[in-house]
Amino acid sequence: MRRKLVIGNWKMNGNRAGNTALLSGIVAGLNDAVGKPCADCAVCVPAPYLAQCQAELEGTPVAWGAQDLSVHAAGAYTGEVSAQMLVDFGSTYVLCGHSERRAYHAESSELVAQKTVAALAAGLTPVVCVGETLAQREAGQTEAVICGQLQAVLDVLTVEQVAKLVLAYEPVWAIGTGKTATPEIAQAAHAFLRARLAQKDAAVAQGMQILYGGSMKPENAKELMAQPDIDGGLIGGAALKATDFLGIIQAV
Ligand SMILES: O=C[C@H](O)COP(=O)(O)O
Repeated sequence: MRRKLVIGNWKMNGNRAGNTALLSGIVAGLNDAVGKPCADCAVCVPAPYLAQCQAELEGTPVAWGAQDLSVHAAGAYTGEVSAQMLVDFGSTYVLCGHSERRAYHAESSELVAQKTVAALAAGLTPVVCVGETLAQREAGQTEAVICGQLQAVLDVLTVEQVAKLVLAYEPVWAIGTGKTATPEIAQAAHAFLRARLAQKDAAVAQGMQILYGGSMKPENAKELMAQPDIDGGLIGGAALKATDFLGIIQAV
C-alpha cells in the first residue's frame, strides 16, 4: 500500500512573516487532527526561505525542500543553487522539471534528467514533474509527451535510483487555471505512467508515489485521491492558505 504524499509548491510566493503564519497554521492543524495524518506532507519553498523552514519545521510532521537545483556541484554558476546547499538546510525534496521551469527557463527533458541525478547524488528525493500542454492534449499527444519526459529520466538512472523518485503528473492546462483534470483523466495518465515505469521494473512501479498537480483544492481532492494510481498531490495555489492545504491533507 503506497502512502499518500501532499506537497505544497509555493512557487515565487512568500515573505518571512507570512511564511511563519502559514507554517505554524499547518503544523497546528496537523497537531489538532485526531490520530496520525494519513498522508506525509511537505512544502517546496523559494530557496531563501529554506533556513526559515529548517528553523520552524524541524521536529514537526512537515518536511521541506526546494523547487529547483543546479546540475553542478559548485563553481562559477552565478545564480545557481546546488543540491548540497539544499541539503545544508535540511531539505528532503526538490522539484525537477516543473512545467514552469520547462516553459520559462527552456529546461529540456535531458537537463531535468541531469538535475534528477544531481539531487539523488546528494541524498535528496527528486519530485520529477511531467505533463502536457492543452495543445498537445488536443493533438492527441498526451501519452507521447509524458512518456518522453519520463523516459529521459529513466534512461539515466538505475532501477535502485528510480525507486527513490517521486513522480508528479501535472497537466499544464490545469495549473493555476481552476480547470482540474477530471479524476478519470488524471487516473488514466497516472496508470499510463505506472505502466511505463513497470517496463523498467514492476516492483518499483508498484511502489512509486505518483502525485497529481493542477488546481487541486479541498473540494476536489477527495475524488482525485480516491483513484487507484493517484498517490497524493502537488499543490500550488491552495498550498498558500493553511486551511486549504490542511483540507487537502484531510481529504486523503
Ligand atoms: O506545482 C504545483 C502545480 O503547478 C499546481 O499549481 P496549482 O495548484 O496552482 O494549479
